[in-house]
Amino acid sequence: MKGSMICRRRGPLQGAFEVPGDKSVSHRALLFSALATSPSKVRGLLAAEDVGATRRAVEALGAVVRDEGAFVVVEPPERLSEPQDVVDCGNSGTSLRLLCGVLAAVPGLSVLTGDASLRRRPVRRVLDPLRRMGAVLHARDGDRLPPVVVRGAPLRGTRHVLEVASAQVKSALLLAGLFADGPTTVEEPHLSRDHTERMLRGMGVSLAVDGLAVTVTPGRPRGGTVEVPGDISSAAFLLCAAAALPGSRVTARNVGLNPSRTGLLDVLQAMGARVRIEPRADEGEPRGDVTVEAAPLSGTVIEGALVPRLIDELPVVMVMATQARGRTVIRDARELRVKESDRLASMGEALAAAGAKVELFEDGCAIDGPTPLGPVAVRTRLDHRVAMSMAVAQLFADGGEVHLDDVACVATSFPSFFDVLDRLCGGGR
Ligand SMILES: O=C(O)C1=C[C@@H](OP(=O)(O)O)[C@@H](O)[C@H](O)C1
Ligand SMILES: C=C(OP(=O)(O)O)C(=O)O
Repeated sequence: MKGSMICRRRGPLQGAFEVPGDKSVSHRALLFSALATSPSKVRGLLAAEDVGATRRAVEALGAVVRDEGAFVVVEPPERLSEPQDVVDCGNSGTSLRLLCGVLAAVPGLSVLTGDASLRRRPVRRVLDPLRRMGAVLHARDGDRLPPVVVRGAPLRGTRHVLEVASAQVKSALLLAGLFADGPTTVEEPHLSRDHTERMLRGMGVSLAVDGLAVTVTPGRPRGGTVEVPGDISSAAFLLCAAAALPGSRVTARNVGLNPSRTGLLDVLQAMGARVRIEPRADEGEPRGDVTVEAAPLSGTVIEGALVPRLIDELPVVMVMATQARGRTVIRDARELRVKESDRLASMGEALAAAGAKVELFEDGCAIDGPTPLGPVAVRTRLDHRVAMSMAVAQLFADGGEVHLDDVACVATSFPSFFDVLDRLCGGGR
């Protein structure tokens, strides 16, 4: 999957599908296993570029990672060691930020970098609180941007109050807390995804949750088996397409249903889509099957505590909103501006060029619909979610084509996306 693509599919979408493993859970499974006192087995690990970056990073720190049938086995080293070379996190913000927390405690010098997109994404949000724990880190452009240089140092247990709900920052600090001299607490303004808390606890770490505050006691996790559910953020493209394309009905099987990630299901219901959720027995993370059937949609308001629960789904929600009657308003989503691209700008520009009625705010947007979309040429800007969202937008272009200038980025999180979409569209392009 390289270079440009002309999309000319037709709906409706019909059928059942599985999506690859959850990206957030996959990163954590590799990284936490690398810190553990005994080997771990991971089933359902996402095979995509972002997780590949975390895999190479933990190998550079001394872990051995092997594919063994349906499992990926991680053998942790006695102690993590100074990487011999610069650690390239590619396009992955999660890899870079979580690694800052771990490397802060690894003796020696580490350098973290990434692709052109990642090198434009802010890191001060992890540097400043880690420094309060005694960590020694530096970054480019006045400590704002990667590459990041880290020199391992003794860390102090510290209480942090975050201004932004960010699971990456929370996780980086909790990981640093595992190596500190006393408990570390992280309090956030709204709950961000809590995979770190659940997995560390499952691996025997002493961790207490009190409302929006999480406290970790220093110590090493023990290895175990991690079951990775399908990624609801990947399923979102197909669920949103099905909700808005008349005659569609799709089922996403075995997707993660962690409540800190299911904001999209609330929004689909609020907009009028028919949604059926069938939970399966939990294996670490909650999971189940989700069926979405098209229905006339109406606009909704997305703000406050809901936003972190669907932050990565907002680009495709913007597409869906163009097909809903009335106004959809997204607020409190300034974070979209510092993802793989400025997603408010990328999506606002692409949808407006396709004929949508979009008004952008500093922290969100308003979209009035329904509007038929027209053909458009899209710059995907190294942003997988922009590429996949605009491939969905093409389904509403009434036979018109959407030109994506670069779809290689889809391999970041969902390499089989176009195959799954083709199949649900009846194989028709
Ligand atoms: O912790 C994680 O796995 C992630 C947290 C979110 O980022 P922030 O922590 O910056 O909100 C999300 O957008 C990203 O895709 C994955
Ligand atoms: C923001 C994302 O990931 P990351 O921050 O890990 O690059 C994403 O996958 O949408």
